[in-house]
Amino acid sequence: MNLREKYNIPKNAVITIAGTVGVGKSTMTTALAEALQFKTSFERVHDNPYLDKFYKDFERWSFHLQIYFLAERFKEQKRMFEYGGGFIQDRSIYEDTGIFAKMHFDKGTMSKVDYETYTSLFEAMVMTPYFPHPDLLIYLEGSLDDILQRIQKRGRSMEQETPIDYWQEMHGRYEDWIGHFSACPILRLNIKDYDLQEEGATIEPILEQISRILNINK
Ligand SMILES: Nc1ncnc2c1ncn2[C@@H]1O[C@H](COP(=O)(O)OP(=O)(O)O)[C@@H](O)[C@H]1O
Ligand SMILES: Nc1ncnc2c1ncn2[C@H]1C[C@H](O)[C@@H](COP(=O)(O)O)O1
Repeated sequence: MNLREKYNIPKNAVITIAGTVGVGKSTMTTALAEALQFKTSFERVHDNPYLDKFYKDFERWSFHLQIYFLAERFKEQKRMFEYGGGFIQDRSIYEDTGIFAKMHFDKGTMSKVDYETYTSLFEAMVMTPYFPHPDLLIYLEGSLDDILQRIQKRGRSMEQETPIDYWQEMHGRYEDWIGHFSACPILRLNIKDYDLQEEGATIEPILEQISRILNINK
């Protein structure tokens, strides 16, 4: 019996991983997909045509970048459901508007008209009865210090050159955002409570928690 069967996790489940930059979403995506023999849906960072420019000039590029992410994630959402599920997704579509676009609007690095255009498009595409929401959102959380260390360790220069205030603001906003999130069930995991990179680490306690939530919500 494989781990998916052992924990009675439906083979068509779609699980999305949320959390601030550097918290460990991609690492969790890879580990869960491997354990469950699921497919993955990763964010495109290296070939994103706006991301580098955005970090150099938020005001100039924030609208372009949000439209790009919305298009990419919407296509991914469609792909996952066309396949019939069985996916782990690295970052949810909900964070684009609830965290990033809102933060840039509030901070004055996205204009009101751009923000309104973006949110009306997002709502028309995503907040409709036709949009297939994931079965579970796993929310990864941790202390700002631990997350900053991980951003340093990963070493993307555009992120390292960004002032700490940016990460601090984002970190604070996530707590409020998850407190109001209701599009699908949530599993909260604190990075202090697991370590997927430790020698001999097991993901089974996490599978057990996923199973409990998915089977309650059947
Ligand atoms: N459990 C862990 N312990 C220590 N470092 C970790 C752990 N999980 C991830 N990391 C490291 O933290 C950095 C960011 O992880 P990543 O999965 O890329 O985050 P995200 O996708 O959320 O931005 C990477 O260098 C990764 O190797
Ligand atoms: N919607 C977004 N707006 C601005 N920046 C974003 C958005 N989504 C992702 N990003 C950035 C943040 C990171 O620099 C990279 C990848 O995110 P990660 O959390 O490391 O997977 O893209």
